[in-house]
Amino acid sequence: MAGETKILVVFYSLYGNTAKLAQSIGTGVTEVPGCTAILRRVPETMPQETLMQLEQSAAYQKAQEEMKDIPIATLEDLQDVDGIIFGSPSHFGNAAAQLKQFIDATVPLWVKGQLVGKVGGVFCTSGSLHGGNEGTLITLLLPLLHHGMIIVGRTYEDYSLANAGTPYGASSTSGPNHDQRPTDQDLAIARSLGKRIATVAKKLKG
Ligand SMILES: Cc1cc2nc3c(=O)[nH]c(=O)nc-3n(C[C@H](O)[C@H](O)[C@H](O)COP(=O)(O)O)c2cc1C
Repeated sequence: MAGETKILVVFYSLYGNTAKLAQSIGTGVTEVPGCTAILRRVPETMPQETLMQLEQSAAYQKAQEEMKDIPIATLEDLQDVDGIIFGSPSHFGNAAAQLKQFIDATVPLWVKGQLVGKVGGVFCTSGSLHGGNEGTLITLLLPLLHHGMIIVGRTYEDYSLANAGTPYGASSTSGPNHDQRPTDQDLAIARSLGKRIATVAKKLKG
């Protein structure tokens, strides 16, 4: 892992909103000299029947088309980086099962302490403002602590969090039809979270 500082941004997204935050986080990472962002999606685990219904939705189809070039994450991806930022839509007030399943499959890494000391952060999108965004972010931080990761959130230094985002991680709300994309302010906070995590990871790497 000598040389460049690598930050993995790994997420699940059905309608593309979480993917938009992921991309801004990645941009923030690359703003730190010597830091590289690696974007990955977690595998889809939805039952075929549900997936077939979703595939009728134009919004779903469009989002999947936009994300098709982002590779699917593997456990090896997690090992080879200095920081990991996990993102998910809020599904019933919690992280999507697809991301949780990916995280639950990290037991072999946990047993060997392979994520200990890596810098970690989280991001989330929800349909409504009070629909579970913060709860999802905080819940998503817990497995990172179990892995011994060093958690980094977003600070209030310029008070931009008064209007968007959270101290726990980047966030946005997508509205009842999942089509209200993250605002410029949401994206700016996501970018600064990526930059902050990359800065800390680079310093720790020494
Ligand atoms: C199965 C499911 C459960 C959801 N549960 C919630 C919820 O509890 N609270 C909420 O505000 N939005 C909820 N939503 C809406 C999504 O969180 C929201 O549209 C999100 O921004 C979608 O992100 P994506 O575009 O990355 O898929 C749910 C959506 C789905 C499909």
